[in-house]
Amino acid sequence: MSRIAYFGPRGTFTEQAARSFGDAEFVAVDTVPLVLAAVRAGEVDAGCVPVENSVEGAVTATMDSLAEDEPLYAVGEAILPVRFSILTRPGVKAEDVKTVASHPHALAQVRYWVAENLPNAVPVATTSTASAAVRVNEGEFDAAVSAPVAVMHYPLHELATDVADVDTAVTRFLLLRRPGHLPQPTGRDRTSLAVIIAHDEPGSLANTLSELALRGINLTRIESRPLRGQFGEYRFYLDLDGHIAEQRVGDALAALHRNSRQVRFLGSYPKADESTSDAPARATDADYQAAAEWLAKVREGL
Ligand SMILES: O=C(O)C(=O)Cc1ccccc1
Repeated sequence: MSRIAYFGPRGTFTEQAARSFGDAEFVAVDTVPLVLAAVRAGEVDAGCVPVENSVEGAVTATMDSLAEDEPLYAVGEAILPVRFSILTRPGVKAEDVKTVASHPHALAQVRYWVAENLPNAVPVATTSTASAAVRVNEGEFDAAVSAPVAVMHYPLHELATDVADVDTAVTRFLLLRRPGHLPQPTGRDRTSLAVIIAHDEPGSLANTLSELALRGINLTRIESRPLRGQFGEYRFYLDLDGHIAEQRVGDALAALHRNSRQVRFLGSYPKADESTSDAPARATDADYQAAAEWLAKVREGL
């Protein structure tokens, strides 16, 4: 049975996401970098980590490691709705809560609720939502902002459930493997890249995006992160519809490789939402094939 490491301990949102990929032996690991290190070291077959949240944005520990450390490729994604339970030791009332602990992304998603309902509480960052529950159970903090499943693992009381400042918040998770396991195209795929474009050249970002637009490729996400140590220089993370096995996507990536300082492929994998990644008219593999056949003939002087 395959072994999947997830950002734990038990009872995180990431555990739920990891379990959505099917049956496996699941191994809880305390931080995102340690999950990715376990995959790189071959201690597990795959690792599941959060990558972005619809309210708070990128999970930078994931993005930085995928772009900078030994390559790993995404082979799947999961998108989970995120609503929280507020857990305390039994008997603790809202007015007694002086510290409310959680992962920074979770604290950011209940800021207004906490201000209104736990007026005496100071927020404290922990490595994960479940580690906050562990530390509340140990008496270190008064309340944890946790995934609803956490109450099954720790003997805590639900002070409130279904808590979220934004009702529709979701988090996207990636399943990552060492290179060599490219999933087959499904027609509903996403490709992720990290690109360092030419620095200080007018239009270089526009040129990069044009390579995608010209081939009818739908960009679903673009984010920049600073290149550490080089102030004013950035790496762009791109998510686009389509699979690297498709002509238009392969062609676009080859063009980015020619025109950029660095392109790192981060994976082509099935999308978790219902949308398709169909090529638009005149950009299907059949269109590319027909054009290549025409060119070959012309070049032969026919
Ligand atoms: O700490 C967790 O439970 C995680 O899996 C990370 C996280 C934190 C907040 C919202 C979604 C995921």
